[in-house]
Amino acid sequence: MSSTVVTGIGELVTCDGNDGPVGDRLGLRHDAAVVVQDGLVAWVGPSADAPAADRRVDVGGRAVLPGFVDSHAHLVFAGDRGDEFAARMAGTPYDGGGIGVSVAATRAASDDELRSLVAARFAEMRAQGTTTVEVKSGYGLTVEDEVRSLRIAAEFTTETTFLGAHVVPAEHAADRAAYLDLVTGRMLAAAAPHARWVDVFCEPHSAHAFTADEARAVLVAGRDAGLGLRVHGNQLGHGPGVQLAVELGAASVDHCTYLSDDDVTALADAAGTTVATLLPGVEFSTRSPYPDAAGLLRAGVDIALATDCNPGTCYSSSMPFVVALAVREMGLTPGEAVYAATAGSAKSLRRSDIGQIRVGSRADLTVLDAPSHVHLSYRAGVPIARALDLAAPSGGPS
Ligand SMILES: N=CN[C@@H](CCC(=O)O)C(=O)O
Ligand SMILES: [Zn+2]
Repeated sequence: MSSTVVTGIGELVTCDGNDGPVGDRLGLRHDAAVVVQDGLVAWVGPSADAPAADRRVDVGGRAVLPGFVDSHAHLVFAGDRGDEFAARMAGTPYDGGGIGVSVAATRAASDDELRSLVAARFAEMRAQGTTTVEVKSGYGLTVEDEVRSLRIAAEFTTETTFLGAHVVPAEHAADRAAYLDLVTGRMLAAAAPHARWVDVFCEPHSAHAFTADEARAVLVAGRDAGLGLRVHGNQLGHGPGVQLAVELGAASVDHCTYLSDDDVTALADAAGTTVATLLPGVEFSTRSPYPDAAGLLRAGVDIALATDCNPGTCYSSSMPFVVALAVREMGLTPGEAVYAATAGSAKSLRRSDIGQIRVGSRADLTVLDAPSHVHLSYRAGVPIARALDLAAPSGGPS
C-alpha cells in the first residue's frame, strides 16, 4: 500500500464546498496538499501540515482540480466528416443526415482499427485533463456492430451507453417500426450486458431522429433491461426531449440548446434527479445559438458540461475548450464552468466518487500549468491542463 503526497498546490479546487451558490461549492484551498493512497484521496489540508508519505510530488504552486468528467462522448467511430463541417461553415445546416456516413465507415473498420481509434481519443482526452469519459455506441446500428462498439468502449470505461436509437439506419428507412422493434428487442438484449446506460436521439425536427413516442418506447425498454436513462434532446429546435427525460427520471438530458420556459421549470423541479448537460462545442461546430447556462443556474437547474466528442457535431475532445466556451458564450463564471465540468458531470453519471477532491474520492487529479482555475478560460486554447500521472516520477511531464 504505497502513498503519495502531492504538495505545492497553489490553488486546490475541491468542488467539495458548502451547499449554496456554485462559487461557494468550488471549495478553494490555497497552499494545499493531498495524500493519495491506493488510488483514493486519504487526506486534504494545508501543505505545511502534510503527513509523511512514501513518495512526494511537488507541483510547484500550480492549480490542481478534480479530473474533468466528460459525461457525453461518441468515441467508437471510424471515418472523417471534415467536408460536412466545411459545408456547414458555408451555410448548410446540421440535420443528423451525416450520421449514416460514420455508420458505414464504422461497420467497415476492423476491431483493431476501432480499438486504436478509441485508444487515441482517450489519450488525447487524458492529455487535456479528463479522467472519466462516458462512451456511446450508435455508429453500428446492427446487433453485432452495436455489441462490438460497446465491448470496445468497455475496454476503456465503465460508463458505456447503448445508443442503438441514434438514427434509423438506411436499410430500415422504409420500415421504422421494424427498426424500433429491433432496438427495443433483440439489439437491446444483446447490448444491455455491455452497457450501463441507454440513450436516444429524440428530435422531431429531423427525419433522422426519433419522435417522443418512439423515444419513450426505447427508454422504457432500456429501463426494463436494467439500464439508466440518458436523452439527446432539444438540440435542433424546441422539442419533447427535456419533458420526456424529466417524466422518466432520466439521469441526464443533453444538448438543451432550445429550451422553453416550461422546459426550464421542469428541469428546475427535477434538480437532484435530472441534470441538463450542456455541450457548447456543438453550438460552436454547428453555428447554433448557445443556451443560457447562467439562467439555468439561477433557475435552480443542475447543469453539467461535456464535449459530445463525435465526428459530426463536435470533433473536439477538449474539456478546457468546453469550459472556455461556457464562460465566454453561456454566461458562466470560470468557477461555475469548472464545477459543471467536474462535480456537475459526475452527478449526471450518478457518481459521487469522482468530480470532487475529498477524503474517500478517487484520486483523479488534474494539474494546470497556471496558478488558478480561471486560466482555463483566460488562456483559452493553450494546453495548460493534464491529468496528473501519479505513477510517473514527478507526476508526469512538467
Ligand atoms: N445528435 C445526435 N448525435 C450526435 C451527433 C452525431 C453525428 O452527427 O455523428 C450529437 O450528440 O450531436
Ligand atoms: Zn451526442
